[in-house]
Formats: sequence, structure tokens, C-alpha cells
Amino acid sequence: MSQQISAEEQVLGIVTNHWQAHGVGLAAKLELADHLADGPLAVEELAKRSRTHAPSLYRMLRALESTGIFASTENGSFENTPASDCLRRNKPGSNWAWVRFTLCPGAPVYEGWRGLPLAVETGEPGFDQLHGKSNWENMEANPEAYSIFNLAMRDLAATIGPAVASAIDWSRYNVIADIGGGIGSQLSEILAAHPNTRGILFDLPHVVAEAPKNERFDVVAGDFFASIPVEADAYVLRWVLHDWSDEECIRLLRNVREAMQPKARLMIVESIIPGGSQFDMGKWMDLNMMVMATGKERTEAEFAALLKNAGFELISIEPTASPLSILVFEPA
Ligand SMILES: C[S@@+](CC[C@H](N)C(=O)[O-])C[C@H]1O[C@@H](n2cnc3c(N)ncnc32)[C@H](O)[C@@H]1O
Repeated sequence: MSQQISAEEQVLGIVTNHWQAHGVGLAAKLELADHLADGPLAVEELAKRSRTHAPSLYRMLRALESTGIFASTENGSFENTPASDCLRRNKPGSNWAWVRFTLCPGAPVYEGWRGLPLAVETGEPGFDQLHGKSNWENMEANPEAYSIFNLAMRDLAATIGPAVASAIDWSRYNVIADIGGGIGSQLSEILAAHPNTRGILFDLPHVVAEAPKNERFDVVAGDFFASIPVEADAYVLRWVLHDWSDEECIRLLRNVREAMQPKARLMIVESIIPGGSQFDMGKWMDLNMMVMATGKERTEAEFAALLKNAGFELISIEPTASPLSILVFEPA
């Protein structure tokens, strides 16, 4: 039977959740789960390997253990649990990159959220106001941060990729171009699920340089605000429009429109903000966009109006077995 909690307990729970998040962020930064990958270690040994103060590290592990992240053994050592195993840097599909991108002072998302009061006060991205440059400029100047971002996008979408690939019949399109497609994770999923298709991955030069080789897709490097010299039957934009203001979206969408043949289709893969007061992760991602970038999450009506402005007509909205939907557009 679920226990009712009071309104006060509800608020306290939300507020102190960020302590737990800090602990998880530091565990990822110190790569504790990787140190424990081969088995339990005494706290003193773990402190030596992570260059930390053993008694303080113990207190952090004791607190994390109480949330299911790490476990103590009978002789007082610590070992990984399924949850802490998700913090291993070198484990495919782990949460390490997303946690590193998100938490601890200096991590881009952490820095953005420090600017939430400024963002709400002025309407300008919090990150930019604190750092005097955009997060994009900051990552461009810091290649390790951009590489972690690329992996974070891949890992964040571990379950979304297959859901998008199976949500519609992509085999109707011979050539599928993923614009701002990162290191090609979504494109690889679509192509793997539809053997008769080929792909084109388009992103900034230093991003596509990190894409694992895939003989099913070609790689085109470029800036989508300049031009998109890519001919395809379907164009995919996943988690791209939410990074940018309406004006910026229209600039890049007009470049897609220019590259497109009349029969081609544009697939916008994003979360759609629902009406109503229910919890929806998109409403929180929208705040993340407000602090990190000029973008926002959008309602169905906002998407339709935005795309209309750029020369597209909404044909259908296809749900996926994930929080993202596929909005299908044709050239107007
Ligand atoms: C939020 S990420 C989404 C990546 C990928 N579509 C996904 O869903 O995982 C936005 C992508 O847009 C790319 N991007 C940003 N500015 C760009 C530009 N001017 N030209 C091309 N790509 C750009 C980034 O490098 C990044 O890969």
C-alpha cells in the first residue's frame, strides 16, 4: 500500500534530492565505479586510487549506499551495485557521460542551472550570462567537453533510438539524412532496423570525426546555419530544434527546405509539451533549454506554426515507445 506523504515532506524530498545528485555526480567524476569494476576495495585503497580523503569518502559512500548506489561488503569494503555499475565510464550504454555533462561544478548543465535566476529574470540563457559566452562556444573551445556531450547524447537516447527506429516504416525512404545527427547513433538504429536503406550523417566537422565508422552511411561535415548540401528522401532532426530560438530554427529549416526534393519528408523527433498540469519531463527539459541555450520545448501548435513559417506542412504525428514523438512534415 502506498503511504501518503504530507505536502511538507513532498517539498523537502524534492529539495534534498539535489544532495543525492551531487553525490552521484562526484562518484562519476572520481570514476569510483570504474575503480571497483574488478571487485570490492577497502575504502583506504579506493581513496588512494581516487585521490580523496578516506574518512570523507567513506561518509559519501555510506550515503550513496543508502540509495542503492554502491554496497558495503561484510568486511567493510565497497563494491558496485547494478545502479553504480551504470556510472562506469567504459561500459557501453552507461550513464557516465550524461552525469559528467550534467553534474559537478564546471559541468555544462550544472553551470547552466546556476544561471536559472538570471534566465528567468532576463529571458537570456543562464549559462551565457554567467560565462560571457554560449555553451556551444564554451564546448567548441573545450574539445573534451564536446566529446563528453556527444557520448551523453548517445547514452541518453539508449532506449529512444530503437523506439524511433521501429515507430514508422523507414523503409519507404531509400536515403535518410540525420541533420545534426551527432555521432550517428539514431541513424545507425534506423538503418539497422531497415536493411534496404542508406544514410547520410550531417553535423559539425569535429563531431562527425568522432562517429564510429558505418558502411551504411556517408558523412557530410558542415554548419546547418550556412547550408545543408545533402540530398535525401527523409531528413531527420532529433533534439535539434529544441536547442534554438524560433528565428534560429527558421534559418536552419529553410536550409533543409532548400536541399529537399518535393517528395522528400522531414521528421522532427522531439518531445511535445502536453497541455494540462501533469508531470512531464519535457517541461523540465524546457527549463534545461532555457538555462543552457536559446531554445525551448514546444507544443504541437508551436511546432506546426514554426515549421509553416519555414515552408513545411504538418502531415502526421507518430508516437514512439519513448517520450519523443515523430512529427512528419512535407514541403508546403
Ligand atoms: C542536442 S544534440 C542532438 C544530437 C543528435 N541529433 C541526437 O539526437 O542525439 C544537437 C546536435 O546539433 C549539432 N549542431 C549544433 N550546431 C550545429 C551547426 N551549426 N551545424 C551542424 N550541427 C550542429 C551538435 O553538434 C549536436 O550533435
